[in-house]
Amino acid sequence: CVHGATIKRNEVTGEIFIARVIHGGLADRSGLLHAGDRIIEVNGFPVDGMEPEQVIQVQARSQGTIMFRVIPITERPVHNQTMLYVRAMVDYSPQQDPTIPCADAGMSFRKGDVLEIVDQTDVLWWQAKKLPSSTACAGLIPSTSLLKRKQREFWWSQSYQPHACIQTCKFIHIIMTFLLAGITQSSCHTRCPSSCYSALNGPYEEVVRYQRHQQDTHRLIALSGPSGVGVNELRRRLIEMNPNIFQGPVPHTTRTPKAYEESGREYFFTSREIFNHMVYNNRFLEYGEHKGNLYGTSIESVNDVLNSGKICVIDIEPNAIQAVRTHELRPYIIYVKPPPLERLRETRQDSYIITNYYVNRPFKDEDFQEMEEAARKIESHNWQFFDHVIVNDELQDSCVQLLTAVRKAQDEPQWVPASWIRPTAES
Ligand SMILES: Nc1ncnc2c1ncn2[C@@H]1O[C@H](COP(=O)(O)OP(=O)(O)OP(=O)(O)O)[C@@H](O)[C@H]1O
Repeated sequence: CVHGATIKRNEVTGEIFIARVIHGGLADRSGLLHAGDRIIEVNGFPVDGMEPEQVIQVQARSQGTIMFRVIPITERPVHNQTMLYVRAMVDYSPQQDPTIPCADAGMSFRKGDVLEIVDQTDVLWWQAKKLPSSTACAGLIPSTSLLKRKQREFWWSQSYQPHACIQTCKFIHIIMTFLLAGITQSSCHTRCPSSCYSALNGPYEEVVRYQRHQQDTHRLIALSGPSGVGVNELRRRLIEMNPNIFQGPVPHTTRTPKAYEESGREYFFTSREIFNHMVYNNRFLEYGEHKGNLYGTSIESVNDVLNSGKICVIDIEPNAIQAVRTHELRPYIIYVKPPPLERLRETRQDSYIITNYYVNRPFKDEDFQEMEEAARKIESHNWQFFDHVIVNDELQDSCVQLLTAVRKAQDEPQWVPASWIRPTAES
């Protein structure tokens, strides 16, 4: 890297060229160096035949002004780049990438970061800025095709079988909790092995800034988190705070109604046949079986709430997050994260865990440890899909944070997948 540019040597002729000029760097701001320019001399030293490292040493030794003698490239590439924003679906560290042309010019990012791609001229190495960006200077990141190649190499070096994984993902069974009716689910999750989706999807997801218009339906609010963290408690409190604004969708069930129950109020009571037909047609966000009866939340019941002008609030199993992130639903996903162990112990002293066996009992230390472990797994698979994170420490604080986040989701611009706004053939 030479003052905001990288150089390369033509192995046949030994000539030294500018490989790329880093956006916003010194070379770029000078406007004098361009990718493809041939460097003849640095501060009077002829550089032909030198290794790029030697050229760097020459310029590093010089103090004050650095003089480059160059032969400019005759045909400068035309920059007709359109703005491109992406959300990183993977982590990347240039320091751990031996293939990067210049680690110092590289930019690290974490899954979920929004990146502005400022240069895609090179097929392998793009230039990008992390948003919100404070520096004028861009950094090198691997292009989609390069990162996909790296992912594939990593994928094949793993011990598990990718084909088995893909199969599992297709037939994922998604279950919801039915706390509305005081029922907890029987467990029949088919879990997706680690990194399953990240290898199937691209490493970058194109995003655009989206602002809901006043007359549009509200954005669906989806809460997710490890079991027992307080997803239902928060959802219930939010709805309770203002039932004229917030509402949960009415679930479907195949069980027989109780005397006081009315179809369309507590549940939509349906036959197994209809229920299965809806499953077959992908009309459920989540469904599952409990004590021989089927329960599910339909996309229609979510739309019913949204079309009535209210804000629909659902809770979803972490496994269902990908299934819910569609152009049709456009959810704003809030992750409810457990606080550190000692805070869990303190805040949950008087709380009861709702178990699968109808017995509500005080939390034990194992429950907290399980919760933390589950949170780690959820975060490693889904962090990139979360629009907002609430650490559920003090319940009252969390409720206020939730209310603020929900307002922001409705009234302020957010980054959303570009495919939600201009649908493509696949979405
Ligand atoms: N911040 C908090 N402080 C103290 N207790 C809490 C807090 N948040 C939730 N709880 C309590 O923890 C218990 C579990 O919460 P909740 O039922 O909402 O969990 P959940 O995340 O929906 O889990 P599951 O998906 O297993 O039902 C409840 O008794 C709830 O009142």
